[in-house]
Amino acid sequence: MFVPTADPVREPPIMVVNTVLSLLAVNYPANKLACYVSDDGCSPLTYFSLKEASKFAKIWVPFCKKYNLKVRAPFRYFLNPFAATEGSEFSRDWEMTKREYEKLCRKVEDATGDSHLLGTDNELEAFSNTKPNDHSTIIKVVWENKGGVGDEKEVPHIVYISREKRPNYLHHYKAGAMNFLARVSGLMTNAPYMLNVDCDMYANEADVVRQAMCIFLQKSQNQNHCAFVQFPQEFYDSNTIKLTVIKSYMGRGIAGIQGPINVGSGCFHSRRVMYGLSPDELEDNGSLSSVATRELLAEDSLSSGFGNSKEMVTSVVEALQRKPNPQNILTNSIEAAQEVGHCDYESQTSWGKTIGWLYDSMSEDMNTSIGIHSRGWTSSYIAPDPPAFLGSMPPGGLEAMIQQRRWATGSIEVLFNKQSPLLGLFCRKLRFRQRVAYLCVSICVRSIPELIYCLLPAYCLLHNSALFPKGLCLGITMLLAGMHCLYTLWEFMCLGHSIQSWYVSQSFWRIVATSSWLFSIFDIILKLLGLSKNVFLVSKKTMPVETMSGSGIGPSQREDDGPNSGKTEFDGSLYFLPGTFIVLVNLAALVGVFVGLQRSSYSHGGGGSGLGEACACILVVMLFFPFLKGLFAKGKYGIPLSTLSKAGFLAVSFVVFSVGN
Ligand SMILES: O=c1ccn([C@@H]2O[C@H](COP(=O)(O)OP(=O)(O)O[C@H]3O[C@H](CO)[C@@H](O)[C@H](O)[C@H]3O)[C@@H](O)[C@H]2O)c(=O)[nH]1
Ligand SMILES: [Mn+2]
Repeated sequence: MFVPTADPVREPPIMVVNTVLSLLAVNYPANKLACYVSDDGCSPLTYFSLKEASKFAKIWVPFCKKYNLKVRAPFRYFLNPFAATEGSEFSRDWEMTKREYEKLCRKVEDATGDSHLLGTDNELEAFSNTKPNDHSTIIKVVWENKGGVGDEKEVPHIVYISREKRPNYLHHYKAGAMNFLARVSGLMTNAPYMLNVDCDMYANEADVVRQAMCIFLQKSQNQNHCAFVQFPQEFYDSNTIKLTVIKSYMGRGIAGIQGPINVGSGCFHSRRVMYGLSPDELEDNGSLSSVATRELLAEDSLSSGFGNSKEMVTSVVEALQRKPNPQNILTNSIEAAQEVGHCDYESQTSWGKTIGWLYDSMSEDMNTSIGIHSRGWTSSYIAPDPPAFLGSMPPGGLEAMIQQRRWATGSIEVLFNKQSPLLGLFCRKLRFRQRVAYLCVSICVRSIPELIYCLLPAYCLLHNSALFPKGLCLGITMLLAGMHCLYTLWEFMCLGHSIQSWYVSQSFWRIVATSSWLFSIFDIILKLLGLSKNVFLVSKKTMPVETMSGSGIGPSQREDDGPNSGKTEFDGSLYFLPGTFIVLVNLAALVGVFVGLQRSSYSHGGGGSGLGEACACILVVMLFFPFLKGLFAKGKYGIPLSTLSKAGFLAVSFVVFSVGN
């Protein structure tokens, strides 16, 4: 079980340990599980929190199993009201566990404020004089399960790792961390399946591992080889209806072709597949074919593929041959694990190219997914109710824009890298419809036409030219546009969402398309010109405030939390420039009509603009309504003067250009 984290400020350690605790407590023999936490932030606080959590785990895990709890992330569990008779055994256990959890929270909180409280342990020595981007590899076995048998009270292994980082070295962000996790876990426990969750995505279903194993074991009986089992990403905070709807239709549809796309979290991978195996290298019973044995297990190809560590190569051979793992003593592997964490361990190897999580895109999840499907594997989708994993999502505003920009940059990179679904025309193993599905998902390049469509009505109105065709063509256009609107609305309503949430979602996608997605195109151009490198900025994650008296509902899924809630926060960042510009231009065009700046004939007969163009302008303004509100609001909800003046300058230029043309 892999949990990557990268920044103790944007990803609070108490959240990371909640995810870890939820994984440690799943219904599965503890001696068959291990939890590895990769810390790209190299933070002593994260390590300290994990160590404290490992102590609490010895109370938490037995408590969860004894009472067969449904929710096994403590923060979430204690949001629910206490429901038992006073004085019962359960109530005593509950009180004690809650007290211990509160103690854990307090310790982490205190240590956050005061680094002296982290302790003067020798153990923390490894963190002295380190910087997040400049330090050597740190490997700590936080807790080793020596029980041997799958006792209910046992806690699985917990290992903290932080790979070496040096300035001037490419670290490949999450994908690099995942590959290091794969190597260290290969050396220490070498389990045939690996679960990957983002550090905020706690397990919300205690049987999740069993569910995934069912699929793997069932699929290995037939030719329909399953490379990974993906659970949908669901969120406990903010308004994610717009994503849920896409997932419900597109996600499930794609799952029916060659299998769901890997979304980076909530995914169980087969280790052998991540080590580059293809289905045609297997016999019917799942063992390596004789050709594959000869080719894959040749010593030269192993060390050029997996790197120079002998221990690593041995563990890879064992994994590929599906040899059962003897129970190792974890601490014996620390030295070998340090070696595979060196900055240059991967150079001249196939890590990130054909092995492990692939590097040539910011969206390592989709990229890796295409690599796997292109080899002919299928994948499986399970969407249990309640969801198997729940995480945090930026609520909107700047954070959402940054995340969308990263996703868009990543998906454009996928379009143009060497295993692009565009080139996939020649790869028969990536099925045609699956390829189309990948193309649909990476459709962010449509930001340019979207921007043009947002400006065209204003241009036509100012220039006094007609936007819409006439006669039959107009009818057909209106019919198609109307059908599309009604269809998307119907999709929302079928899932029980309101018309308002449909409108909020339409507005969100227009805003994102004309800012984040647009900027991602610039990112790619700058990268191609060698002028800048893309950076993975970790999304800020929040945990709901604990209300012990809570109603049990927890954080609400309010529909008005989106960009149209009137709560959009603005700052001077460039992300808000395109939206402000679009609103100003459209307002200027509308005002122009009313004050008679141009000789609008209000008829299509004259070939000039008219009511249709004015309505289109109003529609655009409505879609960018948060910006309209921002023009008049004050404080953080108002658009700052710097953005306003830049947008104003652009808008005036646009008006002059349109009128004068
Ligand atoms: O240098 C890095 C950067 C990120 N992460 C981890 O990667 C995960 C995902 O990062 P997050 O900021 O939460 O990104 P999201 O946009 O929310 O994540 C989605 O999109 C990413 C690709 O853009 C995928 O990697 C994720 O799995 C997917 O959930 C987190 O656990 C981070 O700690 C690292 O370990 N190292
Ligand atoms: Mn996330």
